[in-house]
Amino acid sequence: MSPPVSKIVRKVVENEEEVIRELGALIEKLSNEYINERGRFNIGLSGGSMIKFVCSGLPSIKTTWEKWSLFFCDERHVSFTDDDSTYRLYREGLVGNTPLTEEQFVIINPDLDVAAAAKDYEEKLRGSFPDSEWPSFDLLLLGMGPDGHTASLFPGHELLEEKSIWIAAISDSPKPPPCRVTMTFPVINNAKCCVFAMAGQGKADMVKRILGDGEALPSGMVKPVRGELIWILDKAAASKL
Ligand SMILES: O=C(O)[C@H](O)[C@@H](O)[C@H](O)[C@H](O)COP(=O)(O)O
Repeated sequence: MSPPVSKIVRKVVENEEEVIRELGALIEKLSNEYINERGRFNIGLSGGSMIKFVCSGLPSIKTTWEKWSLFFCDERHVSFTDDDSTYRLYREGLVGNTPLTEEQFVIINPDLDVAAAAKDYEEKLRGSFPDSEWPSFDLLLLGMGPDGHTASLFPGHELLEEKSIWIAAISDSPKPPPCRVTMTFPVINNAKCCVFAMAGQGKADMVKRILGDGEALPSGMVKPVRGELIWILDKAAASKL
């Protein structure tokens, strides 16, 4: 029997502030569930506006912070002093504003070339998920780009078909910067919970295409095989559904 198709939960809230609150509440709930169950919480972070959502919402949640490990669904292949570094922005937003420490982030090695950095990051993940054919993150936080991409998986890109590695390198990202490392779909779809969070009218057309029309753009290919899929949208982003 094929694995159950994940149910898509849509949470439409009033505005961006409510998206932040809803996302924070979900992260708090899941972190406490998994920490109680297994003593650990493994979360994957995305860049873009997700950074603001997470850094605004996390400081007020109640969790056992020292049990967290924070990974990256994708990361730009730039130095950690670069304005484009997703890790840098999360570090600045969370270390100091929450009890999280830099050591709890599992980060890329930007000093390697992008192909080697992807391999190195995969090895780091294998160290965190030993004896696993595929890692199963407790929660992956995903954004959706204007072209329907998610993580650094872009429409029409060959990486959409990548089925054998956990972390891939891309050097022709249509969204700058061009070089990144990214989780592949087998990893994303092996998560216990995938959450998209977005706000604003600028997302409405693509939301309609993916959630309304079922277009198989990358964000629409996120279908956790055994996990939950949640879309948190404000009314503007959901306005064309
Ligand atoms: O680092 C990145 O660029 C991302 O991980 C990327 O996938 C992002 O999540 C989307 O582009 C949505 O970005 P916005 O939410 O800012 O539109």
